[in-house]
Amino acid sequence: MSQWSSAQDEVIRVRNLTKVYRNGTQALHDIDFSAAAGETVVLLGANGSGKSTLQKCLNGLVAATSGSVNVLGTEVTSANKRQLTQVRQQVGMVHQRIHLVRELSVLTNVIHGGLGRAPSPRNWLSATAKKAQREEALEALNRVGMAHVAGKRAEQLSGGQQQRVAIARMLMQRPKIVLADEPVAALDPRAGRAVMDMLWDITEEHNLTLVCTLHQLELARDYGSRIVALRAGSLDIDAHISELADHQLQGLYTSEHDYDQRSDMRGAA
Ligand SMILES: Nc1ncnc2c1ncn2[C@@H]1O[C@H](COP(=O)(O)OP(=O)(O)OP(=O)(O)O)[C@@H](O)[C@H]1O
Repeated sequence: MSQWSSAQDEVIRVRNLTKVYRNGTQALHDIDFSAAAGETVVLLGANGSGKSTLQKCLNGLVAATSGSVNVLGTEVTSANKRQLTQVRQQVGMVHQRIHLVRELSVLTNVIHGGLGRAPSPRNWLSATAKKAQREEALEALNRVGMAHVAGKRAEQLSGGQQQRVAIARMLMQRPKIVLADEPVAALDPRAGRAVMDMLWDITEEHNLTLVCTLHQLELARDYGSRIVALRAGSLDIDAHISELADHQLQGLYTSEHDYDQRSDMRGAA
């Protein structure tokens, strides 16, 4: 069990997770990791250390090679299609590359965020059924300070504005867990901080579990309480930020080269 959570309140529980891609790349090796409801975890590690693979294993976008991945009480590694859909409905995602439908309005993009929980997606999008969804979407846009651009086409917004809209769309999903993969990597420092502030506040307000990959150590220091770091596919650090010296964090990026290590691991697999 993790030092961070009791078994009762864990919403993510990963045990002995290993992922070897078909081409032989060992992306994850024997990872143990848990997170509790409402907890914020910053995921660090050099390029190729396995952060995205770990996030994708959590919602079954990538199938584990071995080990156990339990999310919100469902064993993702053995889940059937229906169970997997249910898990994915409760796991919101925020990406570095913002996937809004460029030619649709901001409001419609946000309404689409709720499709996963609609009993009938067609009704969800029909003109008559839209009032409640419109109101909820406007509320979500209001929360991220973007209600004033609801009628604009998504492609007319700046990157920072688009990321806020993507967060509103994710809110529309009413998730319990948020996986954010370098959510501010494409934004300038000021816009990046504004988005981070928003993401942090929103996950706290809704008691969401946030697993957020970052590459900027200063952001990790400012926003992360718990740091989980991967090195060449293995868990290297799981500690409170206050317990970590700068050189430990910098060492994640400056010591041995990840890819070299992975070649060694591949040879041993
Ligand atoms: N679909 C795939 N097929 C084969 N290898 C893959 C695949 N996806 C990722 N990898 C490899 O798995 C390893 C881990 O990749 P992953 O994207 O999880 O790392 P990361 O820490 O998220 O990297 P980055 O910081 O660059 O996003 C890398 O060596 C990568 O090349």
